[in-house]
Amino acid sequence: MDLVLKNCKLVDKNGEHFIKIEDGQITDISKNPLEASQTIDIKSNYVLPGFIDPHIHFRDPGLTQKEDFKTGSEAAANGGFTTVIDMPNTLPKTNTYNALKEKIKIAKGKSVVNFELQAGTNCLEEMERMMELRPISFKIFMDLESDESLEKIFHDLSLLKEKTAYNGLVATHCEKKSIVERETARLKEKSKNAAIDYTYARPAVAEDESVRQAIELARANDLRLHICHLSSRKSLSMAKSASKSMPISWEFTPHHLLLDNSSYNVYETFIKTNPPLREKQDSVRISDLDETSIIGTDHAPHTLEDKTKGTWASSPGIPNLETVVPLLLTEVNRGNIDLKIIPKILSQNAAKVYGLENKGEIAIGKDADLTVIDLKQEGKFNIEEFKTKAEYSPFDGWEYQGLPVMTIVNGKIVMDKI
Ligand SMILES: NC(=O)N[C@@H](CC(=O)O)C(=O)O
Ligand SMILES: [Zn+2]
Ligand SMILES: [Zn+2]
Repeated sequence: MDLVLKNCKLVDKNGEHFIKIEDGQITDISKNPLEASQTIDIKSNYVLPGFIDPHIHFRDPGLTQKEDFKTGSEAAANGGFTTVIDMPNTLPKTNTYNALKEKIKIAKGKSVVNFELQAGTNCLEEMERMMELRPISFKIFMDLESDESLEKIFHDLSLLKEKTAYNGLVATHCEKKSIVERETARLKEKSKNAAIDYTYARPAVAEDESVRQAIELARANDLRLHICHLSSRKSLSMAKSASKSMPISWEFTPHHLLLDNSSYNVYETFIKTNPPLREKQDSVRISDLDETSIIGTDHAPHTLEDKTKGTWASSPGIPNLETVVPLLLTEVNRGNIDLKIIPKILSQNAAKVYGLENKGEIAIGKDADLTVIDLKQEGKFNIEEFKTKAEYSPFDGWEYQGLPVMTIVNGKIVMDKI
C-alpha cells in the first residue's frame, strides 16, 4: 500500500511538500511531486508528527462502563493522537504477567491507534516475569503507598534493572499519602464540605514532598524518573533543578495549565481530579511551557454517576483526549505559545522519554504516524460529538481556534475532517 500526501505545510520547512508513505513508513519527503496509487490533498494545512499521549486511562478490562479500548482509542484518533500509553489501574491491576498479557490482547483487538502499556509494580519475581511482555515502564501511585513500601519498590526496580532488559524508567503519581490522609481527615470534620475542599485535602505541599521523595529515591537507585501530571510550581522548580544532575522528565495536563481551583465553583465534583486543581499562585500555567515540555492528558473518564457522589466519594478524573489539541492551538493563535513547540510537547519529547524510536518526527524511515491540524478552524466544544464514553468536560462549550483534521496511524487514515 502506498500513499502520497500533497500540499503539506511543515513546521520546520518553508513551502509545501509531498510526503510519501509505503507500508506504514515515511519513504520520501519532497517539494517536487511524488507518485503513489493514492494521493490525498492536505489543502495547505500543517502536517505534524503523530501526537503521543503518555498518560491515559482506557479502563479496559474491568471498568469498561467508563471507557474501553475501542471508545478510548477512537477518542484519541478524533483528538489527533496516534499513540497512547495506558495506565495500570484497571481491574484487575496490570501488575501481573497474566493481567498484562490479557490487556495486550484486549488492546490489540480493539485499538485504532498505537498503544503502549504501563505495568503496575509488584514483587520482584512478578516484575521480572512481566518484563518478557515489554511494558513501556513501571508506574507507581505514590499517593497509595507508605514510605516503607516506596523504599522497597524503588529498590526492587533497581534490582530489576540489573537482572533484565528494563531500562530503569519509572513513572510516578506524586502526592504524599500521609499528608493527604491527615488533611482529608481534618477537612472531613467540617459539618458541610464543598467541592473545593478537595483542593485543601490534597495540598500542593503533598505533591512537593512526594516529588522530593521521588527524586531522592530515583537518584539513590539509579532510575530515570518521569513525573506524571505535575501541577505545583514548587514541584516544577524542584524537578528543573534536579534535571541538572539526573535523568528526569515530567508532564503537564491541560486542566492544570488552563484552570485553577476557582473552577470548583462552576464544575463542582466534575472537576475533581488528582492532583487537584491548585490555587492560581501555586499552579503550573501555560507560560511554563517551553520546547522541552511534555503534555500528558491524564484522560481519566468516569460515569456521570461516579462523578456526582459528593466531595469525597466522587471519582477523580477528567477526560481530555478530544479537547487538548484545540485548546493548545487556541493558545498558539492567541500568541501565548509558539507553533514550533507543538510537535515537541505533543510528540517528540514523549517519544524520546519513552524510547519510541520510530516516532516523534517526520523523517524518511520513521513510522507514518501523522496529525494534520487546521490552525484557523474555529468552533465550540460539544461533548455530544466526542467518542469518549465520558459525558462531562470542564471545556464543554468553550470556543477554540485550531483543530486536528486528520489522524494517520501507520499510514492508515483513522480520522478525516479535511
Ligand atoms: N487523575 C485522576 O484523578 N484519576 C486517575 C488516576 C490518576 O491518574 O491518579 C484515574 O484513574 O481516574
Ligand atoms: Zn495519577
Ligand atoms: Zn492518571
